[in-house]
Amino acid sequence: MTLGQYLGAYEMSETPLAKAVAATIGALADAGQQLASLIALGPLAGAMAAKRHDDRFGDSQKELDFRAHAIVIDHLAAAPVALVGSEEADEAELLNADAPLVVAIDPLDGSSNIDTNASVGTIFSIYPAGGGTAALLQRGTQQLAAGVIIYGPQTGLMLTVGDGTALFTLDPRTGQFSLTQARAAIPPRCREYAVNSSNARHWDDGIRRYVADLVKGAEGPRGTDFNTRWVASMVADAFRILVRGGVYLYPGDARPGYHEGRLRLIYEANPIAFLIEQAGGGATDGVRRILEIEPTSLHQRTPLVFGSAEEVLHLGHYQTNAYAGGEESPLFGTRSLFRA
Ligand SMILES: O=P(O)(O)OC[C@H]1O[C@](O)(COP(=O)(O)O)[C@@H](O)[C@@H]1O
Ligand SMILES: [Mg+2]
Ligand SMILES: [Mg+2]
Repeated sequence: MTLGQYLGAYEMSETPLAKAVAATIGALADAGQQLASLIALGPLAGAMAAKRHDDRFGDSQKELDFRAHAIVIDHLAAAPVALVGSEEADEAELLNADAPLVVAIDPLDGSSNIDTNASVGTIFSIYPAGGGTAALLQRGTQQLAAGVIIYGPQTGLMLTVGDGTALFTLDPRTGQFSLTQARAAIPPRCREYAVNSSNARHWDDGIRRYVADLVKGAEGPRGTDFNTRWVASMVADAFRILVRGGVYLYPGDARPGYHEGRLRLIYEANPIAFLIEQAGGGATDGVRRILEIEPTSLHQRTPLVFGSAEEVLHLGHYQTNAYAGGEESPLFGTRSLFRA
């Protein structure tokens, strides 16, 4: 089944807004195809990893970030989209004022990997329009659809319209995204975790104890060995977790600017959380369900934990109940106690 056929079936069974959602997903898939071709050229396309400037958060914008933003905006301008909130623009951009939808987007996630030939991706989220730019500050539970287009050995699309998470693969022979897994199902338990351990000295006590117990493996309180898998590209870690389970965490830490972690609530955490929940997994900030967090600004950050449902819950116990592998530790148990 092609993406077009899948969206056709969705349109017929859903609300009037579904037609607009389907058209917008189609436009994003077209943008993704164009980006996939550009990324596949690698250095032949020029210096895509070249730094354009440092943004307001100290992250640098690469040439490919800039090109990716331009490509998605071009495609969304021809879709029923009123506003776009992008990682690559300080303010929301107005496209078609009376259109029924708004889109939040990270045009290119994992841009530190551009010149290493590792996977990167486009993360998007679609909401109903209304109330001007406030429409971009709806809770994640209000998402109509969310997806990630991943540019790796294969170009893939992880998509949810609120009825499971489907995986598509771009067939370069036909130029079509084809359905390759109708319903991703994340196993509730796992033995793989993804975290940037070089930040361990900056973590709060709950995260430190949680990861320490994973590392103790079969000899520790978990009684089993865990493996680390960290691509440093959330879209690639998310794809792996959708396919075979695992847990990803980017917690808040004590570095300046990282108290709420690195990832952005509106165009990174919410769409990932929707995709993961629709595949049976969990997504929290360590304590709260991501999809229920009330957004306050377009670029706000949030700590993010997602993946196998039982593992995400288990981590939460270290944050809230002072769980320390069976030992109670009231002093270190309260997440807020050790967060700035
Ligand atoms: O380099 P760090 O701090 O470990 O961050 C890696 C994480 O940051 C991200 O690259 C997101 O940041 P960008 O949107 O700037 O690429 C994630 O994809 C990845 O998991
Ligand atoms: Mg990103
Ligand atoms: Mg980005």
